[in-house]
Amino acid sequence: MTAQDREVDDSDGVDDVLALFARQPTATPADARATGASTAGAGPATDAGRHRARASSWADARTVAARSGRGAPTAPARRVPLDQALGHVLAEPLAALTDLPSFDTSAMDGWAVSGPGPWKAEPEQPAQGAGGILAGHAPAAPLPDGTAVRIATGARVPPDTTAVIRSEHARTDTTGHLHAERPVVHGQDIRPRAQECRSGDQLLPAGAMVTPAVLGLAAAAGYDELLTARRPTVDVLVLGDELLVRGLPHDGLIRDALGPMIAPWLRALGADVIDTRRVADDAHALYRAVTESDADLVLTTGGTAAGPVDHVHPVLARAGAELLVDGVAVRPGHPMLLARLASGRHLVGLPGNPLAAVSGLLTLAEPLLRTLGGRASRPAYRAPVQDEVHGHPYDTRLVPFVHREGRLVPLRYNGPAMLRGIAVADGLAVVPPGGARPGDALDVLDLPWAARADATASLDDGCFT
Ligand SMILES: Nc1nc2c(c(=O)[nH]1)N[C@H]1C(S)=C(S)[C@@H](COP(=O)(O)OP(=O)(O)OC[C@H]3O[C@@H](n4cnc5c(N)ncnc54)[C@H](O)[C@@H]3O)O[C@H]1N2
Ligand code: MOO
Repeated sequence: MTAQDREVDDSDGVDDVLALFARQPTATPADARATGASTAGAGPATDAGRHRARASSWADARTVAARSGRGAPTAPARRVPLDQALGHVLAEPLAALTDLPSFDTSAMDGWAVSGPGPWKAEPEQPAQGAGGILAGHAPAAPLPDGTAVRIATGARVPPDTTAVIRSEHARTDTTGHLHAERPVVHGQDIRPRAQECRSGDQLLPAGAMVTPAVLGLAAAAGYDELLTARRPTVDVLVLGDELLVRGLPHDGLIRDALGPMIAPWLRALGADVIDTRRVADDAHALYRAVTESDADLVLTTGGTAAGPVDHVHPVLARAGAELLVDGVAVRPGHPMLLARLASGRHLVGLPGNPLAAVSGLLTLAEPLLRTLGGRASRPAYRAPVQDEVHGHPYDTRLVPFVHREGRLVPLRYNGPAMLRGIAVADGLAVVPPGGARPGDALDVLDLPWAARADATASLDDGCFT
């Protein structure tokens, strides 16, 4: 058993899905076609050749999608109370409204002392309460040299305090003097005013996403409300007469996997989903749904290819839409498209195959929504891949992976119609045409909810009290 096998045996459902490309049964030519993998001697067939002629490269498609959001009509930023700001994006930098801490603070329960010891332990003053100086109380009088007073964590240290001694490191004798049981360093266990920031310091740039930690930081820095960009709105239209919304597949009908998945995924990408609607395979119904929507983005699933009921292209033509991206050289998901509607709003057409739809979501919808919502891009990063990954001869591949010991481990079940890989993935690895060999560094698209396992941020300011 390899180290990798052991690691996944006790894991979270990833084990069956872990790549181990070497262990997969030899791909048949049909498998290779389905995954876009290279087959010996395969050249562009007529249809594929035509598609490729107008398809954008994967990188260009993302750039076009991000840029096309810039000129789009957007609602002005608005102030929202902290308790409603989670998941919104800052429309202005978060500048501290106060020093933090805003006064010299005791980091520990113990004694504030002034000068060298031993110290005369001050009797508790009525104004200080029974525990000495407590957090949240008014400023104490200066501490005379040679004296000590009880102090609580978070309390304001009196002027002229030179150190705080933790209760467990001090003892009082019968004469009422306090003795330190360890050497006392000047300033120890005092958090000086403005240690973390000064009033006016920029804590976060505009474009930062409001996370639970950002809410806490904003509150600590004095904010009651935040100026946030408006979240772009999306109408999701799920096409396909073969789709069931409950129960088991039967008689050629299958469950709609995209209806339940797309809206929450869009919310994680910073959008407000107005509605997810099923639309019959009927060009008129689709035309009405597209043209009557007043969402910033209409997102369709299915119907992007050239089948008899694939209505997206004809409907866009009839609606006078401009195709900004019409097919992308990426597997899965190559029939994805991006259009600007006559209203100036956008439409993203995701292919119906579920993993192809995820590919379209991250290739076109994510950069577009990022720009529409004023969200800063996350720094791109690359990581070495553990196993060999087959490449498509011409197209980029997006392959679900998990992070393991600093490497990207590609997952099985990465076919266009499969969600079993992506369901346990940390992200999608970007495999260039021609494929990747073990150790090659690949670009990574993280999933919004997956933590980056190999975070390299340094803890350089080391302040632990
Ligand atoms: N002649 C060609 N046919 C196809 C091509 C091509 O280049 N030439 N491309 C194939 C690829 S690749 C994809 S991807 C699909 C894209 O098809 P559409 O976007 O038109 O999607 P549909 O035909 O409606 O559906 C495809 C597939 O996905 C299933 N599906 C659709 N919606 C859902 C859903 N909500 N939940 C689960 N599964 C869904 C649908 O039943 C089909 O099996 O076109 C290929 N064909
Ligand atoms: O290969 Mo399609 O683009 O199934 O996704």
